Amino acid sequence: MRQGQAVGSILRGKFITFEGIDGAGKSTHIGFVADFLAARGKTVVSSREPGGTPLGEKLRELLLHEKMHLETEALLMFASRREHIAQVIEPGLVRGDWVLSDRFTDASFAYQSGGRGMDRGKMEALEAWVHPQLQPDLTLLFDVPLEVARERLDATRTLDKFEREQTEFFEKCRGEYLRRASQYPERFVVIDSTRAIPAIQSQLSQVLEKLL
Ligand SMILES: Nc1ncnc2c1ncn2[C@@H]1O[C@H](COP(=O)(O)OP(=O)(O)O)[C@@H](O)[C@H]1O
Ligand SMILES: Cc1cn([C@H]2C[C@H](O)[C@@H](COP(=O)(O)OP(=O)(O)O)O2)c(=O)[nH]c1=O
Repeated sequence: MRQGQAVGSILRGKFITFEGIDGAGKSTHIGFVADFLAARGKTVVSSREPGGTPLGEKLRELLLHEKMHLETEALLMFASRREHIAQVIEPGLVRGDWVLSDRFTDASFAYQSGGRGMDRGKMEALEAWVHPQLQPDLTLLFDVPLEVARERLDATRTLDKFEREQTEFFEKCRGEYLRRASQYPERFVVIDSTRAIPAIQSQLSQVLEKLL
């Protein structure tokens, strides 16, 4: 698996993904990371999945609001991802930009395999097919107990299809995220997201300094 270079041409930038169950704090910290990197002279591209391209955003609408077969859901997540890699991630990395993505393939493992129970072998086959060499240089996993995430979500927004799932679903998502983190310790940093925002930002600064 690539970390750093390859994929046909030289990828000079860095790819950082933000993961965690809904309400864990990803969106809160993406802006901070983007500003931190921009202040150090990096060109930053911030994006998200599902979505990140015009086609991907249309798929996102369907994914967040329509009921569908589990494997259809997984395939559409990867269709959105394929387009995102082609249109945004690889061109950005080739230019030397730092590409930040609010979720990537670890979310499919967490939600479709962990949460919904799709066969992990099929998920691994999709990952190997859609991005055989590309992997994030850094994955920030914002980790919180379910109750904390739920409390934060309830306070702020109208819930989509995934966010309306029950506690047991999110327990399984969180478990699968933590399993992926122990499988790929070289790229994952698990952030204790129960702490106050300034404490988390201080840890993020230290982690990012090492990547510069
Ligand atoms: N460390 C934190 N302490 C307290 N509240 C937080 C913290 N991180 C995020 N929040 C709040 O929790 C809510 C959900 O955070 P958000 O970043 O949108 O989560 P996510 O993008 O992971 O779903 C927001 O209202 C945000 O302001
Ligand atoms: C990328 C991805 C997201 N998802 C889900 C997780 C989220 O509940 C939802 C949308 O993600 P997200 O952008 O984090 O939602 P929000 O903008 O409300 O914070 O899509 C999957 O189930 N599989 C995937 O592969």
